[in-house]
Amino acid sequence: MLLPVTHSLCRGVVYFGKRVKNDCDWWIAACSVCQVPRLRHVEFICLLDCKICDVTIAHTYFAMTMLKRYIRIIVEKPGSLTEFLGKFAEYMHVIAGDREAIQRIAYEFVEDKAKEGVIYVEVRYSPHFLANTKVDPIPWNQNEGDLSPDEVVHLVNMGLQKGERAFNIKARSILCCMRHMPSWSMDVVELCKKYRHEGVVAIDLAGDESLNCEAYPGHRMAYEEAVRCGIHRTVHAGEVGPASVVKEAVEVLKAERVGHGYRTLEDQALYKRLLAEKMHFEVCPISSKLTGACDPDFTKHPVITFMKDKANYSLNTDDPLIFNSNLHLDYSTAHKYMGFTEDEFKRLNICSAESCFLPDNEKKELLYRLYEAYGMMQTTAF
Ligand SMILES: O=c1[nH]cnc2c1ncn2[C@@H]1O[C@H](CO)[C@@H](O)[C@H]1O
Repeated sequence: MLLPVTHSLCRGVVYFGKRVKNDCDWWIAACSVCQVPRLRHVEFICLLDCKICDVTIAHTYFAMTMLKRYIRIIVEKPGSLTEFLGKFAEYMHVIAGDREAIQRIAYEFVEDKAKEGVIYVEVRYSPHFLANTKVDPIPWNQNEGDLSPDEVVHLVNMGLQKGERAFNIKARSILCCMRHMPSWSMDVVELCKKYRHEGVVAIDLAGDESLNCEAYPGHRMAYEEAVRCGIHRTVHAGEVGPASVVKEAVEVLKAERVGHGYRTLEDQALYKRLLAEKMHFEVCPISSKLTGACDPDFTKHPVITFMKDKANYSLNTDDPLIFNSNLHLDYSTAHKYMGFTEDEFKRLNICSAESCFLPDNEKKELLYRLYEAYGMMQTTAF
């Protein structure tokens, strides 16, 4: 059977079950109900409904399996942050610039979180990395198109909102500046301002700390503007970079939360100060092993110190697609190798809710739901 493809990214045609043209990773899936083969770039297998029988033919997990088998983007052994970040180039070129894909991924993200039992989530991404116009340079070797970072944010917001309605959980987003692209940062903060009423709650600074750990003036100006406009702030710091990056994040960029933050422990004075200030650390156990940020022996993980010190931190997945992970894996790892108890899971979830970027009334409501679920209506003090 010959199925011609009209998608703009197509550089070939495919016979059933067989890749025929050079550098293009086309694959075929059949609708599980009507068995009609659907042809999509592998990353899109999860993205479309079967138009004939109106059934969603596949799901993110299926797409992940396909990706694992055919593209090998999954990181399975500890490597370096630089190596890990390189994996994005394997698939971002397919999603970037595609309106339908971007909105659908945001929607399915909410579905995945609901299935993991999450009731509130803040998801982060770089709008520039998904655009193909009004971004310099245009990422992932794309040709110029007509999707701007501004429209990307709107599309993600629409996908998240649709997901919230379908799966009855709350989803907000954080927009990332990239360490190596200070020229994008003012744009990012402007997008945070423009779309705060559509669910954007904060600004972040992500990227490779091992190559670029100084916050350039572009980042600093963006964070100053965020402070001025009441946009919440988090910064990836002390993941692989030294404690001084954490110090800069809180002192110069006025971060309210620290992404990862493991190496804060190397500066005990700073750590003690941040403990006293109840600074929130966004800890990602599986990620920290696979990016080489922490010792692969989980029994030596810095979050054990955070736990013992009753620090303010949360457990997060970071990049579940590339790590082939989910939140359950992070929690079960903490339980199995780090001595986490159910009480500690409750405590850290309450810390997460207290440090979330929702407005006060919504935060109170979220905390109330947790206290109720944990049977803690009387004893709310930690
Ligand atoms: O753990 C991390 N540390 C630093 N940068 C990261 C990490 N995970 C993802 N990104 C970077 O942030 C962008 C938006 O999510 C991703 O595209 C990736 O480049």
